[in-house]
Amino acid sequence: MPERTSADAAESGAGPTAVVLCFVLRAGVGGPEVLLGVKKTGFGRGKTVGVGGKVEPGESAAQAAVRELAEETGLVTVPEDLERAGTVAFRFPASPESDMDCTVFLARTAKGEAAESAEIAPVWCPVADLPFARMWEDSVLWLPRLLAGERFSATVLLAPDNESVAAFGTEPLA
Ligand SMILES: Nc1[nH]c(=O)nc2c1ncn2[C@H]1C[C@H](O)[C@@H](COP(=O)(O)OP(=O)(O)OP(=O)(O)O)O1
Repeated sequence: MPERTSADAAESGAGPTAVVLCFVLRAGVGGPEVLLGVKKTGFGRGKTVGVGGKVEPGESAAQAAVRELAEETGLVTVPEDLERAGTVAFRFPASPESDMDCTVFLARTAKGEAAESAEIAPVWCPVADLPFARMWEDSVLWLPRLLAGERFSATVLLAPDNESVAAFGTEPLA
C-alpha cells in the first residue's frame, strides 16, 4: 500500500498536516536575536515567518526541523541541539484542508551563515522587537511566550478570513 503523507491526509479531510517551525537564537549586540524569514512562496507568502514546513513521511518532527532549517537558510544543526518548546494547532474552519499541527523548536547552536533560498529571505530580529505587523496575526500570542521560556501546547482558531484570530488557548505541553 502506498505511504500516505500528512499532506495527503489533510487534502482528503483525514486531519491536520504535521508541520514544524525552528527558531534559531543568537546573542546580538543589543540583546538576543531570533532568525525569521520573509516567505517567498506557498502558504503565508509575503509574511515574515518562522523557518519550517511539512514533516515528511518517516521523519521525526526534530529531523524535519533540521532539514527545513538547512534547506531554507543553509544553517546546520542536529536534532539533539533542538529544544521542543511547544506545539501550536492552527485551525482554519473556513478551509480545514489548511489545518496544521505544528511543533515548535528552539535552536541555540547552528553552524554557518543564514543565506537566502528559493523559499525564504532570512532576517535576524531582536527578540524584544519582533516585526509583528508583518507576521501572522496569531504569532504575537504564542511566539514571545515560547521565546521567553514558557512551554505549552497552544490552539489558534482562525476567523473566516483565515488571518485574524477567533480564539486562542494554551494547556500544559504534552
Ligand atoms: N497561523 C499561522 N501562524 C504562524 O505563525 N505560522 C503558521 C500559521 N499557519 C501556518 N503556519 C506555518 C507553519 C508552517 O511552517 C508553514 C506552512 O508550511 P509550508 O512551509 O510547508 O507551506 P508551503 O505551502 O510553503 O509548503 P510547500 O508546498 O512544501 O512549499 O506555515
